[in-house]
Amino acid sequence: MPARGGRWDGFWEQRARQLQRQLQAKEERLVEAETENAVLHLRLAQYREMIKKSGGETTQVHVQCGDQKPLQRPGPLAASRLRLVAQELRGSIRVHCRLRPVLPFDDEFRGPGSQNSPVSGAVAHALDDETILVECSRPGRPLINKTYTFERVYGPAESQRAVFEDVCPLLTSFLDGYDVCIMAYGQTGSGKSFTMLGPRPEQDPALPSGPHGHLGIIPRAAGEVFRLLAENPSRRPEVDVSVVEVYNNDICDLLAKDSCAVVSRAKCQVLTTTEGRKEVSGLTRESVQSAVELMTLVAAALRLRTKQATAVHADSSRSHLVITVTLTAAASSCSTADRQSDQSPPAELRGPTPRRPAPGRRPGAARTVSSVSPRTRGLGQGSQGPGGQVLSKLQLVDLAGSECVGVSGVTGSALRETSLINRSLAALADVLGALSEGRGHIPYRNSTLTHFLQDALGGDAKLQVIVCVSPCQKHVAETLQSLGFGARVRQVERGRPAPRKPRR
Ligand SMILES: Nc1ncnc2c1ncn2[C@@H]1O[C@H](COP(=O)(O)OP(=O)(O)OP(=O)(O)O)[C@@H](O)[C@H]1O
Repeated sequence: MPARGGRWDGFWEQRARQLQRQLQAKEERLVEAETENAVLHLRLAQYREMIKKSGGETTQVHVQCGDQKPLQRPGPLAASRLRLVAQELRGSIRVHCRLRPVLPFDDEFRGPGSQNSPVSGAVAHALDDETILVECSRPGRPLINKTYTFERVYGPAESQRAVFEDVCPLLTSFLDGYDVCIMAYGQTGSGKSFTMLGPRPEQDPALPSGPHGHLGIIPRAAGEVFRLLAENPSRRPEVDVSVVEVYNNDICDLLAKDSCAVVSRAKCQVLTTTEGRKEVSGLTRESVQSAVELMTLVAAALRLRTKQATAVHADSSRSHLVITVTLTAAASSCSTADRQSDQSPPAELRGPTPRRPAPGRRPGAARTVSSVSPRTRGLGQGSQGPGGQVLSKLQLVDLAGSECVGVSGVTGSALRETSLINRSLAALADVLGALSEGRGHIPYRNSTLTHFLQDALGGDAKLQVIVCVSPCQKHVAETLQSLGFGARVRQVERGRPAPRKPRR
C-alpha cells in the first residue's frame, strides 16, 4: 500500500473521489428503486380497493381469462398523491415546470438582441407530463435539442386548476403540522405571478368563492385550507397571515400601518429564534377567519408591491413576494391526509414528523395581531388532540424574475433593482447548489432572500418549486438558465424523511 504524504496524497484523493462517485451512483439507483417501489405500493393499494369494491368478481374473471390488461393510469388526484410520495422519498423537495403559451405581447416587445429572430416561434415544448424539450440553435451550428425532466411538466394549454391539483396534497400536509413552501421561479414575464396569484389580483381581490377559472395557487390554496379546516372545527384552528416583499435586499412589511393606521411599509430584519428557526422581527400578522379575509389582505398588500414596466414585461414585479400563513390548531386524532382519501400512501412512506410549538411559544413578533394570547396555547391544552397542538407555516413565494439587462432594457434605478434581483436569485442558486453538493457551509446569509427562506430551503419544510418558462426563441437563454436551476434543485437531498412518530 502506498505510504501517506508527499506524492501519494494525489493517489489517495483520486481514489476517494472515485469511491465517492461510485457511492453517489449507487445511492441514485437506490432512490430510483425506492420510488418505483412506492409507486407499486400505491398501485397495489388502488387495485385492492377496486377488488374490494367489485366484490372480488373482477379479479376472478381476469384470472380465469388470463387478462393481462395494463394498470389503469391513475386519476389526477391519485397522480398528485403519487408525486407527493415520490417527493417524500427524494427528501421533501419537488420541482415542477410550467411552460406558458406564446402571448400577444411576445411580438410587441423586441429586445436589442432579438431583431432578427422569429419572436413568436415556440422553441420550448412539453413532450409529456415530465419532460420539456428546448431547441437550441446558434448561427452556423447544428440544432441541438435539450431535454429536462421534472416531477411534472405543464404544457401551455394546462389550466390553473391542473397546476393547483398537484399542490393540494401539500395543503393537507400543512394542516397535519408540516411546514410547506411553494415557490415560483423564472424569468421576468414567464408566468410566475399568473401561476401563484392569477391575472391582476391586486385589482380584483381574486376571492376564492367567485367563478374565476384563472385563479392562481394562492387564492385556491386559501379556499382549500379553510375548506379543510371547516371539516374539523373541533381542532379550534387559528390562522394568521403576514405579507412581505423582499425589495432591494430589504424586507418590507406590506401589512404594517403606522399609528394613524396609514400603511407604512416598515422594514424588518430576519432573526433566529432560540429553537434556531428564522423569523422576521416586528412583522404584522393579521388573524383571519376565512379565505375571503385572507385574500382581501393579500390584495391590499399587492397594491403596495413594487412594479415597473420593462421591455420584456409591461407589469413586472420588482420584488420577491412572500405570503406566510401560520396555523395553530389542536392535533387531530387522525391526520387530514388519512381522512381525506383512501389513496393515502402506506404509513411507512409518510414524511417527517410535524413540528409542535414549544409551550407558550408564538413565533414572530411584537406586533402580532391575534385575538388569543400565546400563553393560552401550550402543548396538551387542546381538548381534542391527544398530542396537544400543531403549529405549521405555509409560505407562498412569487419570486421576482431573473432578467438579462440587455433584453429588458432597464436603466437608472430600475437597473439597480434588476441587479439586486439577479444577485438574490444567484444567491438562491448558490444555496441550492451548496445543499445539492452536501457542502458543510451553506451561504444563506449572502442575501436577505435566502436568509429569510432558510427554513424552507434547508430545513424540514416540504418545498415545491415551480419553474416557469417562456416558449419563445428570444428568451431561450433565460429558459435554459431557469431549467438548469430547476435541475439543480432536483439534486438537493435533504435526507430521507423519518416515519411519523405516534402522537401521545
Ligand atoms: N399560462 C398562462 N396562460 C395565459 N397567460 C399567461 C400564462 N402565464 C402568464 N400569462 C400572462 O403573461 C403575462 C406575464 O405573466 P406574469 O405576470 O405572471 O409574469 P411574471 O413571471 O410574474 O413576470 P415578472 O417577474 O416580470 O413579474 C401576464 O399578462 C400573464 O397574464
